[in-house]
Amino acid sequence: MTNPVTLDGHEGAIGEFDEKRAENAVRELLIAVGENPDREGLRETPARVARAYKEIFAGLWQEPEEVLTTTFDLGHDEMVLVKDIEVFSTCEHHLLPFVGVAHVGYIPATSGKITGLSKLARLVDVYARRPQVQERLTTQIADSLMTILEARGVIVVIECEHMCMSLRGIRKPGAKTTTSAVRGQLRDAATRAEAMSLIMAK
Ligand SMILES: Nc1nc2c(ncn2[C@@H]2O[C@H](COP(=O)(O)OP(=O)(O)OP(=O)(O)O)[C@@H](O)[C@H]2O)c(=O)[nH]1
Ligand SMILES: [Zn+2]
Repeated sequence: MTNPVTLDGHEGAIGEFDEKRAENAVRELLIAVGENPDREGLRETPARVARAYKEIFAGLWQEPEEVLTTTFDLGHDEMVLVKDIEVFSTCEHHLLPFVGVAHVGYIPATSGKITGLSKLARLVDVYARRPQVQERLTTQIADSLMTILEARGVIVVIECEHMCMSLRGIRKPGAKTTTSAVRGQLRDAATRAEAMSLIMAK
């Protein structure tokens, strides 16, 4: 996999994931914080962390088109909404997790082209598994549904807690950030209100 990602303002992948380099960097980090990377418990840690980073940033090597492949022409032209899709992403400022849920809704193209429901969750993962900010994650999901599915409207609402705000710095555990992106026909006040009431309903 060597396709660099260059989507909307994202720096993208600039090379293959270099496991050895990541491992060396983690070893250096352990030394920098005053640890001994050669002690029993830490000996395998750099390699483990490198593998973990490869996984949490796997989205850098995926394109949204790869996951929105399964489409059906059902002639369905009403809104489709998937709620409470688990989000696990990494804030690009501190490389700490932000976690929460995404709600993704769209009004299919006039052709009735829809995608598999699980593909919406896969799409969230493609963009979440990159160094991110929540706002960009939200707009990237919305924009790719508009362009790839040719949706007539899209709404994406994401609610997350940022570990960089909980564990360090301001230390406010429990604070939730909500971001939304609304496109096309979902900008219409009545349609948007209907979508929001479905999203807010427990
Ligand atoms: N808008 C936005 N900000 C984020 C996101 N994730 C983290 N941040 C913020 O990024 C900012 C980085 O601020 P800096 O002043 O450069 O870094 P810092 O000194 O570590 O900031 P503090 O977190 O306030 O201690 C912080 O305010 C974070 O809360 C995100 O997804 N979206
Ligand atoms: Zn952060």
